[in-house]
Amino acid sequence: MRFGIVGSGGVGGYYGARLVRAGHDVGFLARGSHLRAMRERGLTILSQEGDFTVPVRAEEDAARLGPVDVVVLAVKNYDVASVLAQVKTLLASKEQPSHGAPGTVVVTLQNGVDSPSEVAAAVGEAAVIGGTTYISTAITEPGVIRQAGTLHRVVLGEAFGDISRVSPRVQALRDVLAQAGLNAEAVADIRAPLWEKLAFLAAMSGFCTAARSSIGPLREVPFFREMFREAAAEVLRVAAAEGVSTTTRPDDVMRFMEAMAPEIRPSMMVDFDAGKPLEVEYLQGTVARRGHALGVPTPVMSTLYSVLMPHVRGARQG
Ligand SMILES: NC(=O)C1=CN([C@@H]2O[C@H](COP(=O)(O)OP(=O)(O)OC[C@H]3O[C@@H](n4cnc5c(N)ncnc54)[C@H](OP(=O)(O)O)[C@@H]3O)[C@@H](O)[C@H]2O)C=CC1
Ligand SMILES: CC(C)(CO)C(=O)C(=O)O
Repeated sequence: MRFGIVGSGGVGGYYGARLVRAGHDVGFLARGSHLRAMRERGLTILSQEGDFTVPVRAEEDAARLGPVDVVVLAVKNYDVASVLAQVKTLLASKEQPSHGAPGTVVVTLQNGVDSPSEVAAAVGEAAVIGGTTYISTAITEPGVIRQAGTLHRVVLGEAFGDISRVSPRVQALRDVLAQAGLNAEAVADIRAPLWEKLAFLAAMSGFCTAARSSIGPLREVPFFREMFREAAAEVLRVAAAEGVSTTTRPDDVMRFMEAMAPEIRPSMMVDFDAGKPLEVEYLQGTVARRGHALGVPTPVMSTLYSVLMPHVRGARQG
């Protein structure tokens, strides 16, 4: 299968490198010093599960990557709009699918719940598969991505059309990822997994970034656990008010957080420490704004939102 990775950072670089290692044809869209390093030295993954380097085909212009079967969209939420023209270029290289039929698809891997709709508005609903991933990865130097811990998990599902059953194209993609050694799951409807991830991540990234702490020291604080549980419950209540029926409960989110390696820092905190813009609007902001609009109180999430907002543009932009 031919993959085009749009955004070759922590998430896109890690999964793209794993697919290269499994023998797939993968083209990477990248830029700057990371692009140069990838071209000169390949892409290196540092992981407790084993370090490896793969030679890669990396470009700054999508026109040089296609045609592809699957576009993996792995830029930050705030960069999605600016790469849509590149995504369209990749899609234009093949005939467009109808729902459930094979063809070039775009898999969105952004945190938050709105990326599938944002992408669909530009390329059409039929081309979009929604996804979410649990992993902790970051670029540590150009051409090098480090994974913290060993967790990786990808959940894929339709975001539009028939969401009553797992579609054949989602199942096929899951199978390809699984054959490549990746932990991948196929679901009928991606909306619940997106909100369930948000319940965990909006709380985790909000508290860790606000406290400037990885999860280990924070969860030693008894009152933190109570606040974390309530933050997750707020998100799940907003999801319910939106009509999305989740099966995860606040206690499940708590258990997942408790099981994380203590050194894990959410990607928002990695960005904060690097002085980069933060995805606050897409995580805590989504919950606070939608809760407000739907009459669902979100005091914990709204507090985190307001505390983080002064840093949303990152240190580089003041
Ligand atoms: N990292 C993690 O552990 C996890 C992240 N996520 C989610 O995945 C998404 C991606 O995050 P992550 O991988 O951490 O992000 P990164 O910042 O590590 O990677 C994104 C990459 O895309 C590049 N990029 C952006 N715009 C362009 C462009 N126009 N042309 C070429 N390259 C471009 C960036 O380059 P540049 O640096 O120059 O801007 C960067 O290298 C986010 O929504 C995040 O919340 C989900 C689960 C875990
Ligand atoms: C918390 C973590 C690392 C877990 O998957 C994550 O998803 C993120 O920071 O974006």
